[in-house]
Amino acid sequence: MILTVDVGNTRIKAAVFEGSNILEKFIFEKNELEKNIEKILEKFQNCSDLVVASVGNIEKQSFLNFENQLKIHFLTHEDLFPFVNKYATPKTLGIDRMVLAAGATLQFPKQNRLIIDAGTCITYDFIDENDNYLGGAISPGLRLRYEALHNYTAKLPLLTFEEPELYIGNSTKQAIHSGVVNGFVYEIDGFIDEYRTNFSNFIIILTGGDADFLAKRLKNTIFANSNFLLESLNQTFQYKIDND
Ligand SMILES: Nc1ncnc2c1ncn2[C@@H]1O[C@H](COP(=O)(O)OP(=O)(O)OP(=O)(O)O)[C@@H](O)[C@H]1O
Ligand SMILES: CC(C)(CO)[C@@H](O)C(=O)NCCC(=O)O
Ligand SMILES: [K+]
Repeated sequence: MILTVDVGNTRIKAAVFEGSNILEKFIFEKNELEKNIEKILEKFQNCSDLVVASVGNIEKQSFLNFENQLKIHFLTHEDLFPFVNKYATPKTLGIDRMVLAAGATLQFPKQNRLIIDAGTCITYDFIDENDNYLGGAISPGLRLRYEALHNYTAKLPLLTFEEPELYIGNSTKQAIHSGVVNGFVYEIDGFIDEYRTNFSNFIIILTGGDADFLAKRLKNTIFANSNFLLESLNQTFQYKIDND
C-alpha cells in the first residue's frame, strides 16, 4: 500500500492506494498534517511508502517524523518523468503540474492531452502525442478571484461562490458573481476552443477543487476526475520504481 500526499497551495489531499485502486481519500488543513497522517497510518498499517508532491511551504520534518513507520519520498524535478520537458524554465515548473503531466502521459498514451487543474490557481498543461510537455497557462482560481476583488478594491465585498443567474449582473453581488463565475467558465471554454482549433486527436482532463462544478458548466465535454493528481502521484511513483 502506498500513501500519496498532495500539498497544494491551500489544502492537503492524501489517498491510500493498493496497486492502482484508491482505497480512501482525505482532505485536511496544513496545520493538521501530522495528526491526519498518524490517523491514516493507524487505519492502513500496511502502507510501505509515503509519496509527497508539494507546492506549498510545509516543513519536510513533518513527514520525516514518520520515517520509522514507512519510507518517505519527496518527488522533485530530479525524478524520472515519462515526458520530454520542453518548458523553457524546467526548474521552475510546479511539481504538481509535472505530476499531472506524468499521469496524463501514462494513462492516455500517444495522443495530445490537455490537463486543466481548477484549484487555487487554474493551470493548463499540454503534452503532445509525441510526449513532449510544451507548457500551458497559469491564472487565478475561482476563490482567488473573489478574494482579489475584495482585497484590492475599497468597495467590493468578499463573496463566496454562488452560481450567477444571469450574465448581466443587476446588483453589486450579482455583478461580482457573474464576473467571477462566468469569467472563469468562459476563460476555460475559450482556452479549450483554442487548443481544439490547433490540435486534433486530443483528450482533456479536468481536475482540482472546482472540477465538479466546471464539468456541469463547460460547453466542451471533458473527462472530469477530482482524484487525478493523487492517482497521477501513485502512477509517477510506480513509473520511477519500474524504470530507475
Ligand atoms: N473546503 C474548501 N476549501 C477551499 N477550497 C474549496 C473548498 N471546497 C471547494 N473549494 C474550491 O476548490 C478550489 C481550490 O481547489 P483545491 O482544493 O484543489 O486547491 P488547493 O488545495 O490549493 O490545491 P492546489 O494548490 O493544488 O490548487 C477553490 O477555488 C474553491 O472554490
Ligand atoms: C502554478 C502553481 C501555483 C499551481 O499550483 C504551481 O504549479 C507552481 O507553483 N508553479 C510554479 C510556476 C510554474 O509552474 O511555471
Ligand atoms: K492548481
